[in-house]
Amino acid sequence: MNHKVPIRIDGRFRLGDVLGSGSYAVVYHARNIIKDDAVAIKLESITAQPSSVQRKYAILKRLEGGVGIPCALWFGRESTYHALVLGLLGPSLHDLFLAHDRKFSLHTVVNLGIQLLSRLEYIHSNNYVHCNIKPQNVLVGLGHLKHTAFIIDFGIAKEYWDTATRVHIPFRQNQRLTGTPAFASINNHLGVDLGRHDDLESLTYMLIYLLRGSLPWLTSDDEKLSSSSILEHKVNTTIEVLCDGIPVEFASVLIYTRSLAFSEDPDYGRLCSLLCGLQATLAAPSTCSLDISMPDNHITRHPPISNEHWMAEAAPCLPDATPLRRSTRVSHQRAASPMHPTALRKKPLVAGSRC
Ligand SMILES: Nc1ncnc2c1ncn2[C@@H]1O[C@H](COP(=O)(O)OP(=O)(O)OP(=O)(O)O)[C@@H](O)[C@H]1O
Repeated sequence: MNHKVPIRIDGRFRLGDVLGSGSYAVVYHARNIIKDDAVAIKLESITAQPSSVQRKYAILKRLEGGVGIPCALWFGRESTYHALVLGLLGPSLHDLFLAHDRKFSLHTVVNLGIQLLSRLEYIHSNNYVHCNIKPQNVLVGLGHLKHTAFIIDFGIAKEYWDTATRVHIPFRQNQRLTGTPAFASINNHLGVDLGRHDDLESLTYMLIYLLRGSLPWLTSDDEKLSSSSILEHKVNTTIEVLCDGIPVEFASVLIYTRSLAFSEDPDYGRLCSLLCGLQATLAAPSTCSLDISMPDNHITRHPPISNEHWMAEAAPCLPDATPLRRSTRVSHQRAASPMHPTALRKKPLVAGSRC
């Protein structure tokens, strides 16, 4: 069922262009006419029951205040839609990756890794597992937050309780994979209940993907492979092959995350130390700032919204950096140890970004 999309939400947010869409909702650029600032608004038909947008709002409120957590400004009903008003963010890593010819510099990937480890530690410390870490779900901020990576889309996030507080059922009732096969942990493919280590495993696949430009279980022409064939490739690809030609630290992180049990507390500080150790060897300045932006010739995702648009009667209908260093290659012996022994400096992680 298609409904006319309202031109204003809660009387104060004027709807603009579409920024993106997911399975249930469409995200619009909008303007707060009272404060004169830009926001993003997610609209979902009220026929969606239960409302995924309402659930996302509740989770964002629980995580409110964390660095790199989108700001949830308002949730309510407008006409025949549930509306979630969010702080406006910039492009996703996916958009940026495509705009940069499918490769990020080592410096960028390491910085992303350090920031996102910190985000996951924060989310996990609030008893949530994200369950869908992938380049489409990481957005960079705008303006003074342009060096901050934000994690979005808590649509399939689940509450995490360890076995001390709850009897742990090892297999999900619905054993189908949750999230995105390319970046899913092996446990996820197997239908095992997801824990904090699964987010870390997905993050590691994502970092390797951004560094190498692809993953061995993806085809070059973006052909959609079945989840079972991705699983088969994933299990049959050795870590040595997966991390061939990239610094050994990524193999160490993956070996460690795969070795964690469901209720084991991940040592985020150790993982972060590994990446910080690697960062210190790079020629680029030792800072966690992200040096990725849309190339100048790229069409901006957030075009200014024209007056004509605001005057329109109704909006359209909703349809139902540094070169890769090859010096520190993965060697068989080093990849075999869970952690690179030279990089085990412990650093406490604070909530949100450490940099
Ligand atoms: N705060 C934001 N600022 C700018 N763009 C955003 C924002 N939130 C989401 N987007 C854009 O909208 C797209 C869809 O967002 P999202 O994945 O959260 O939608 P969804 O319908 O809730 O997704 P799903 O169906 O996967 O749960 C994103 O890929 C992103 O491009």
